[in-house]
Amino acid sequence: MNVTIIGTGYVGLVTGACLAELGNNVFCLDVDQAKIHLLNAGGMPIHEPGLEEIIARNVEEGRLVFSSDPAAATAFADVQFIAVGTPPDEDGAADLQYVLAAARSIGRHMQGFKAVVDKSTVPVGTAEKVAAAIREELAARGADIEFAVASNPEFLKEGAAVEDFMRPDRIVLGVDETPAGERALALLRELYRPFNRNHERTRVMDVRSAEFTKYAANAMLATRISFMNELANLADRVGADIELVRQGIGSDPRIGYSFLYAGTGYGGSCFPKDVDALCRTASENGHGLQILDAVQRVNQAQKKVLLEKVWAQFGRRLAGRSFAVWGLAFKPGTDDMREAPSRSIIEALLRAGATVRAHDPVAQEQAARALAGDLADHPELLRNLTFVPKPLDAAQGADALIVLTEWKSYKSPNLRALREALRSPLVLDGRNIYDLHAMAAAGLTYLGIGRNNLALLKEQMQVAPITVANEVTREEPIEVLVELAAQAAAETKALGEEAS
Ligand SMILES: NC(=O)c1ccc[n+]([C@@H]2O[C@H](COP(=O)([O-])OP(=O)(O)OC[C@H]3O[C@@H](n4cnc5c(N)ncnc54)[C@H](O)[C@@H]3O)[C@@H](O)[C@H]2O)c1
Ligand SMILES: O=c1ccn([C@@H]2O[C@H](COP(=O)(O)OP(=O)(O)O[C@H]3O[C@H](CO)[C@@H](O)[C@H](O)[C@H]3O)[C@@H](O)[C@H]2O)c(=O)[nH]1
Repeated sequence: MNVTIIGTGYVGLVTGACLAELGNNVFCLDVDQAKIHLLNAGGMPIHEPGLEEIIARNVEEGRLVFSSDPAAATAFADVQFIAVGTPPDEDGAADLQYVLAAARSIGRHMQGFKAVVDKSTVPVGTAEKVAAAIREELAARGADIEFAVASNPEFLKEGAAVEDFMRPDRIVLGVDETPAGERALALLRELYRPFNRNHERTRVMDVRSAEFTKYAANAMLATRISFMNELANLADRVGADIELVRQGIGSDPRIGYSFLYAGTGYGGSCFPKDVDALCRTASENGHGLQILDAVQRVNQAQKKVLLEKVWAQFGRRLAGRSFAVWGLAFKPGTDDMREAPSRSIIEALLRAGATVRAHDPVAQEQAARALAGDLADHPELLRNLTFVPKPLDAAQGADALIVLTEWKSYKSPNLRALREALRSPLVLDGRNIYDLHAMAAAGLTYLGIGRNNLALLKEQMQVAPITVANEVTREEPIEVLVELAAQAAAETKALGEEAS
């Protein structure tokens, strides 16, 4: 089957590559010509395990093409997926400008029937706006061509995107009960047939319910995380370990183990914006969602919990202090820095006068760019930020190690070497990946999130006095920082670090 994907980002590229892998001919369109050139030159715009191989194979076999020609994209297939971004606008609602631009482009170029499929995460009622935009374009050129707008929200997780796409729990299809809707449904059923061989995974429903389902799923998962984060903060105060509590409740099949990890708050390109957008839809409809308002407030506050632990040890003025950061991406398996907790934490440390040495197996270059943007008002602070090729390099002489992404390669460090590298034996773990006893045995003071740390916080931790003036490491402009981050990332890759 021929398929067009409009938007070749995290979702569009994975969708296109995986549909090609299943034997379809796929045309991936993007307005970002640099991205299209990179893909056509065999490069990868994102880090996603397994994706590069699938793309290379399917490009080689002629089933997958990348282009920025909208007319060719429209002509290529009856099924047109829209997978462009829906970032938050100024007041938190989903910004539909890219979705509607894609719709207009289809309307301008279509010559025959099209099944237009919204894969982007869009608020309830968007399919009607997409249809109106297409109708307007058709009317402008006096054309009367049949089309349907369907909803097929995507549930993949970054870092596991290929696996999630290839082995979905469910495929939600929202279609109208009209002849055009039925025609679109038949095409989508055909396209997704390979996923239903073992059992039927498709859930067919009306368009509005399908659009709503996507937000409901993300809101439920975000709620579990905020719930656990709030309990973790209480656990810190009452002397319980949230990790044991998580296991204790997760074993109840009605609760389950997934998405119960306390941490530095949920980040990434989806949960923060989607929960916000759903709250916005709710208030626009006069039905504010009290639970989700609280979920958002808890998440905002959670971003500060690790910093509060830093302040408890060192005070708020951090000039002369140096911190090691392990993990920059918002989660393992990706180089995505959108809403990554590392950004606000590193920014706060730098603004307080500290020096930061950071490591990430894949996201250093993206982190350098993101932080350069976050600190655009004080670019001189970036001189106190360095990226290093090995995790232990970051810890050398640091007052504390702060762990922000649970990459596998951080899970079993040489604790003796870590203890020797650090100036003060303090590990602040925003991901709760270490064993309390092993850390204590190694002589490390270990503060996690909700890990029975009250006693430790009360104990007088031996923080080394400030002996050196704050070291300004470089004078170079931002481009050089990004370049240095890229070099460090290349060295990291050359070291063969596990990046999944
Ligand atoms: N990232 C995820 O894990 C994920 C998972 C499920 C759903 N979603 C949803 O999928 C959508 C896309 O997310 P993403 O993370 O892939 O975004 P992204 O920013 O990575 O990619 C979007 C791409 O669309 C391109 N684009 C914008 N306007 C265009 C146009 N008119 N024509 C062609 N291309 C255009 C951009 O240049 C960009 O390459 C969003 O609605 C998001 O909420 C994302
Ligand atoms: O127990 C947990 C699980 C996750 N997180 C955090 O939650 C955020 C999101 O993580 P995850 O859901 O794994 O990654 P995403 O790639 O953002 O995927 C979510 O958002 C996508 C976009 O809508 C959906 O398609 C996916 O189903 C949904 O899981 C990250 O900051 C995680 O660190 C926690 O703090 N605790």
